[in-house]
Amino acid sequence: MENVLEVKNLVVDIRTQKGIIHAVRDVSFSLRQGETLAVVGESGCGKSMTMKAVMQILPKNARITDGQVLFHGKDLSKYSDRRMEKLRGSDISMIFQDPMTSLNPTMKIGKQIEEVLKLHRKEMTPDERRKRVVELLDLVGISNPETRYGQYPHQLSGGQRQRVDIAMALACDPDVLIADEPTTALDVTIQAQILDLMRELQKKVRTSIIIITHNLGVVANIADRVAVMYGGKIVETGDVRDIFYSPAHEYTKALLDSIPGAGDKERLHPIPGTPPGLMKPPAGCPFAARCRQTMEVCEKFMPDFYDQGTAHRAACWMLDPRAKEA
Ligand SMILES: Nc1ncnc2c1ncn2[C@@H]1O[C@H](COP(=O)(O)OP(=O)(O)OP(=O)(O)O)[C@@H](O)[C@H]1O
Repeated sequence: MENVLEVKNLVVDIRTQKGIIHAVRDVSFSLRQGETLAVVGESGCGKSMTMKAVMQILPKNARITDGQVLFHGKDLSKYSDRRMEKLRGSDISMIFQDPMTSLNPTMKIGKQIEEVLKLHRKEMTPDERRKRVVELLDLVGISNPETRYGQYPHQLSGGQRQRVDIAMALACDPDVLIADEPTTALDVTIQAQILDLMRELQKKVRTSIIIITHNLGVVANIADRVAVMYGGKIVETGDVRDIFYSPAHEYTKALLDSIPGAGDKERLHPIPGTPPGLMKPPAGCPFAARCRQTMEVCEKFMPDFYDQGTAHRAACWMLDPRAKEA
């Protein structure tokens, strides 16, 4: 299957007054046509920075210092700002954590979605645009789309605003939709509804989806593949079943243990400690300081990836055949 997006050895550094934060450290992954990839990991492990680098919307003090972001084989880091502007919102769209910040409170929601079409689909007539907006509102499960078209964001509930945000992102039928924690600002019932919606959309549109979340639990029913990130690195990737039924990295195992209702249902096992600071990231495995199985080598050297199956690999010294002999 064709790779729509391929990120190769991506490195992103952030300059701050105190020093350089190594937010993304040699990250590689690919996204195939029509699949949903979940990027999972605790707060501060580099998920958002990776996606902002893909979209070329890094903050001013951050930059890609190495690696490539290939979209249909073309390196986006070489694109001019203008070319990127054309691509964003049209070929690659992103949904942000809080729809209240991405929607304009002074503009009717229908008009806001039309703006995206005006910008990227210049050939459309006003009538066609209006028709498309009503269609999109309907697609994302907004009832009475004709009426909703003329309403302002504050007249909608949080869940409906999130749906409008998704409609806006899908307006131009993008090849890739990146959803950065689409659920955090919402209550649990709405979270479930939005994830259901994403799942339905998967069937209706041919868009490939990347979901970024700190909650491994929410991706079980929606992701095809999972990339687990920790300390600015991807530490394990695999099909969703591999990750849930035969996790290989100790961090993935710890994340699974911390999901409410998983395994030993009576007790939650939060991961003790906190992720490493990325100003001076550890030389070895970033999880070594919190790992239940740490060996001396873990703290000194970063392990390579060990294949666990066809598309399942993890970077953990425990997987080295020599570890079993010790
Ligand atoms: N604008 C910024 N200036 C300086 N440092 C930043 C900035 N944004 C993020 N960072 C730092 O970069 C690192 C990676 O952050 P990033 O937001 O990518 O993590 P994340 O995994 O997406 O976390 P979250 O789930 O909280 O968004 C963190 O150490 C964070 O503190």
